[in-house]
Amino acid sequence: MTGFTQTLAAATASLNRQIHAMPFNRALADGTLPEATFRGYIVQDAHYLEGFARALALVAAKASDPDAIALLASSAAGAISAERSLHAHYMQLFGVSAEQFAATEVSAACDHYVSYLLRVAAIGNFAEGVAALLPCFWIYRDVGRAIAERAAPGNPYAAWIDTYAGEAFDEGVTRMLALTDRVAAAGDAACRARMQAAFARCCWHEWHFWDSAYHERGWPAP
Ligand SMILES: Cc1ncc(C[n+]2csc(CCO)c2C)c(N)n1
Repeated sequence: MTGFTQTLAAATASLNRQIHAMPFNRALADGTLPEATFRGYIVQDAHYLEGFARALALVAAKASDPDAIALLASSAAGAISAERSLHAHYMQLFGVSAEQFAATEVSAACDHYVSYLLRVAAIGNFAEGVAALLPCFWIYRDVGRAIAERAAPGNPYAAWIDTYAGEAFDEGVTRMLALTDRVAAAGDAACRARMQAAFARCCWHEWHFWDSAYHERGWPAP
């Protein structure tokens, strides 16, 4: 079997193209994304990271081999440490205090994504959990790289771009792709179908998260 991740990529190619063309990502690349929009995104992303790290830890606990446990659990620690420093950088730059952060309600899009991840991680099987976690890694690397190619020097979002286009990040993504292929090859067709559905759902959540941030949607009230 050719790598299952190729099948996943083919099945989500159209959504992926749309993600790359999103106004949020275009404006991030040319540095014109309004500061307030990026600030709102970063605050939501800090909420997201916490949930994502919990989902990684839950899926890690279900892994049957020590390599997978180590990869997922170390990514949970990495999600908190590496990205927290990125958030701290921007929150300081934009003057968001810890109190303001704590007082900002999670957006509907963020809550929806995190809730889905935690649901799959808690009650799905290990393979499905791995597939649900993958878009977060994979899409950010590819979007980060594409933006890095277009971004001009002095882009205010350079720290964000450099994080995701960088080599350290790429290593983690490559390991997640290999784990997904390994798990898919060990499963049956029904297992792969569940993996594909969870993967596609989380690709949609990545799109939705950016769409919500671009339109500065929080928690809609009647
Ligand atoms: C909505 C959203 N999706 C993906 C990422 C990227 N990301 C967050 S945690 C993690 C795992 C290892 O650090 C990765 C790749 C993000 N920041 N925000």
